Amino acid sequence: MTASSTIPTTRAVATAFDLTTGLTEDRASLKRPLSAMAGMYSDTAAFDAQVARDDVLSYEFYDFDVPSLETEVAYGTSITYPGKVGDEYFMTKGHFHTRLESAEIYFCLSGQGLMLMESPEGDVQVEEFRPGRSVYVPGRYAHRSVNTSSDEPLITFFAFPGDAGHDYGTIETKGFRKIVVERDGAPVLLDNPRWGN
Ligand SMILES: O=P(O)(O)OC[C@H]1O[C@H](O)[C@H](O)[C@@H](O)[C@@H]1O
Ligand SMILES: [Fe+2]
Repeated sequence: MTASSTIPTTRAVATAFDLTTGLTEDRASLKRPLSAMAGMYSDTAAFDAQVARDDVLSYEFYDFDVPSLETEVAYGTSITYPGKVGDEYFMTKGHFHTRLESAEIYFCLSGQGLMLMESPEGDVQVEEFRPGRSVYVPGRYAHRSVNTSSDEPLITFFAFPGDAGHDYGTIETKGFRKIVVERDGAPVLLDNPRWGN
């Protein structure tokens, strides 16, 4: 996703975005329909049925400038829509950074949800997203945003080192160790029954 270049960005960049929706008309977003999440949700039958019925937009995000040098800062907004596959809330794919040690900062603009994080050694950390709350994702932790609201999109602003890169491979093959599902109207964290498979 990040364009690689050895030429630093030398011009100032400004992007106006809506503080509630995270949307901007200045750029095009990258869109992830539910079908782009094949293999990510634990209830595969519910996933297949839902994609066949209506392949809704599950999340989208903007990279406001895509710098790619270690001295630069990549940033943008991310919009995860409300919804569930079976009992499991809509979420982003999630990734490690290619340069594993790279950290990332998120700031929740609206909605509610969780940031699910795990290290390669299996340490799991979870932080709550609510408006006005920032979440620091430490280096070495894979991270996934989960929208736990029944009706509101989860909107975050994020920033990370320009050369961090996105490594999806591990998550695509093994998944996260935990899943976030609804039980009696509230989110709970469960062991992912399909982890590692
Ligand atoms: O890359 P995904 O796991 O699909 O998540 C989508 C996007 O979400 C976040 O906002 C990150 O900061 C972006 O770098 C990321 O690409
Ligand atoms: Fe990231």
